[in-house]
Amino acid sequence: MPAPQVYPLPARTPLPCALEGRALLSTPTFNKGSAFSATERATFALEGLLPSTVQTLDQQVQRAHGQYYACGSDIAKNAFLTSMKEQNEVLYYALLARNVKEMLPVVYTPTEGEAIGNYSRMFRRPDGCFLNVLEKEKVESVLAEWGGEGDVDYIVVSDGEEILGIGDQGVGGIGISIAKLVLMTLCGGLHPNRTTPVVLDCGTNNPDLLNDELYLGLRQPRVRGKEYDDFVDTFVQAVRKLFPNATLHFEDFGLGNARRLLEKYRPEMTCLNDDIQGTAVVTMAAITAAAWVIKMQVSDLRVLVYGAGTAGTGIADQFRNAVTESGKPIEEAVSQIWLVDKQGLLLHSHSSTLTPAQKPYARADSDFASVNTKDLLSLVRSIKPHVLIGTSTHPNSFTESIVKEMSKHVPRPIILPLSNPTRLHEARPSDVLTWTDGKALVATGSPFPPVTLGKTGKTYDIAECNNATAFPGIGLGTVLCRADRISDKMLLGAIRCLAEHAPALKDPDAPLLPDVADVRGVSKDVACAVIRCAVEEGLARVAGIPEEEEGEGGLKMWVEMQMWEPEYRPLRKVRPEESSRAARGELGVGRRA
Ligand SMILES: NC(=O)c1ccc[n+]([C@@H]2O[C@H](COP(=O)([O-])OP(=O)(O)OC[C@H]3O[C@@H](n4cnc5c(N)ncnc54)[C@H](O)[C@@H]3O)[C@@H](O)[C@H]2O)c1
Ligand SMILES: O=C(O)C[C@H](O)C(=O)O
Ligand SMILES: [Mn+2]
Repeated sequence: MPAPQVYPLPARTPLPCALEGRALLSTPTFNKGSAFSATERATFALEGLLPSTVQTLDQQVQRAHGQYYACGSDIAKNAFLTSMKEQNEVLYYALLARNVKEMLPVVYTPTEGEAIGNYSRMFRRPDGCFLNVLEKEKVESVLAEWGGEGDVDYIVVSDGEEILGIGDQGVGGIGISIAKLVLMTLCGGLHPNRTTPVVLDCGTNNPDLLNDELYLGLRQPRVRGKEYDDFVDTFVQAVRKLFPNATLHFEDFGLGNARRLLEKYRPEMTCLNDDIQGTAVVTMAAITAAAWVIKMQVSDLRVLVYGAGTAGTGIADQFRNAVTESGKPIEEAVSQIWLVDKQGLLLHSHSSTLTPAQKPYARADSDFASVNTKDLLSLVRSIKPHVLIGTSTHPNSFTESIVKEMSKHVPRPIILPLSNPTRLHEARPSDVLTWTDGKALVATGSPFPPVTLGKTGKTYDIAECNNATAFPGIGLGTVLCRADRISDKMLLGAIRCLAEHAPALKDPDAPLLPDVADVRGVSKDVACAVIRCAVEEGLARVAGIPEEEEGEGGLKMWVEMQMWEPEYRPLRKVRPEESSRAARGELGVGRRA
């Protein structure tokens, strides 16, 4: 028997709708604006509320694109797109889908960082779910407003403490939850109304926000310790109770909480921390592709991670897992990884100040007695890494001398400055490529334009090494197979799949990762890889998942058929005998609609 589909109806079937008139025009899930047909205008009391011409979605996209261009700055474009999302969801996603490369940097990194920094100033209409640490008892009832069991597939939650590299943004953290979910729909094909963005407002330690009279969040220092843990646990348990099928995605939590929470909840539910695991998956895919280019085994590479926080230690762990998978013992895998943080190379003598995630990688002081372990250049000279990763938020720290030192020891240094937003990158790709005469294999956390080298005239496209390439596929896979949890094997499957999509496999000077414009297709394949692993490990709760990969009735088609597309569906008036619950079930949307 074929597997039941999580999204039971194909996208193009009529959409039941109980709204009419102006209420319908103000509901982004149903609103079609000038695209409402004559029949719909008559049926849904819209006559006289719209100009007479009925437009196509393409015409609307054309108009919206013109309005987008008229915005003077990226932040104005971001605000324009936010208001479009609040008006007409299909048009919003259709506009993005047709212009992914152009608009992703506006709705996501780096511009979304600026929008989050100005959240309380730019605020117009609330979007998302706001949970307040002082009102723990209301968590479940507030969340229940987002639907019943079966209505929510994916939740992104942030407590706003470490947004990108810009630190504590308090309640503005809702912006990163929303932005990640936009990608989940755009690239991962999840139904926008079956996702929920959440911010856990626990106060803020950002003095600018505390002193801003227009700040919209809780104006008090961050709640810590037991009270914080109880609040997070109340939220997580409410999610498990109300939405037992949902994948919970943690985003931009602070260094003291991110990994702790992941380790606490990972064994018992379907959750991931994107900064730890999403980042590690995409970075390992880039490293895997680079290893193919330089004709080395991943398991033989030496990796130096600069910035050993949430993302840096996540990458270190994933690299260690990849090396041990190849058969090497764990001690040997760990010995190929060097972590550097504010105090320099992490050493045994630092052990009282190291985080639990850093500790396993600390080095014997005696091995570095003759090296200035606080100086990255000296470390590169001594360690001779094949791979240099930046997750430090320390801009321009990969200097010309460091990069040139690295290329003395390895023919094609793999250099990954990943700190977002753009201004925090450890190096700019144009510099790295110039300093190495195009030899470096570079990928960056934020998008960069192609680089043409003056000497040779050769142009290099720059791979974007952002977890945006990883989490939509992982999320889609876990949602569709109703995975019990997210295992290491599933992450390794995602890495392999992503690496296989690297343009560098065909041309050694091409990017190490697929283009963001292709992420929707790539996410489908990543989802298939994740589902395969889940089935093998007995972690898929959906029975009868297709065994064949390709063709009619194959896994790829099963996944693709369930991916939401931004297309108008004809509206069908909800009949009085249909309960709103039944209508929602058929529609596959939460209570928000
Ligand atoms: N490209 C991606 O997909 C991606 C994913 C996650 C995080 N990031 C970026 O990585 C950066 C770090 O994020 P995080 O979540 O790990 O933050 P974090 O605060 O957990 O970690 C940052 C680490 O860098 C260290 N650090 C700060 N200044 C340093 C310096 N001068 N020298 C060495 N180490 C220094 C800090 O002590 C900390 O351990 C951010 O800019 C974030 O945007 C990128
Ligand atoms: O949000 C991003 O652009 C990637 C990553 O999650 C980050 O925190 O920088
Ligand atoms: Mn993040």
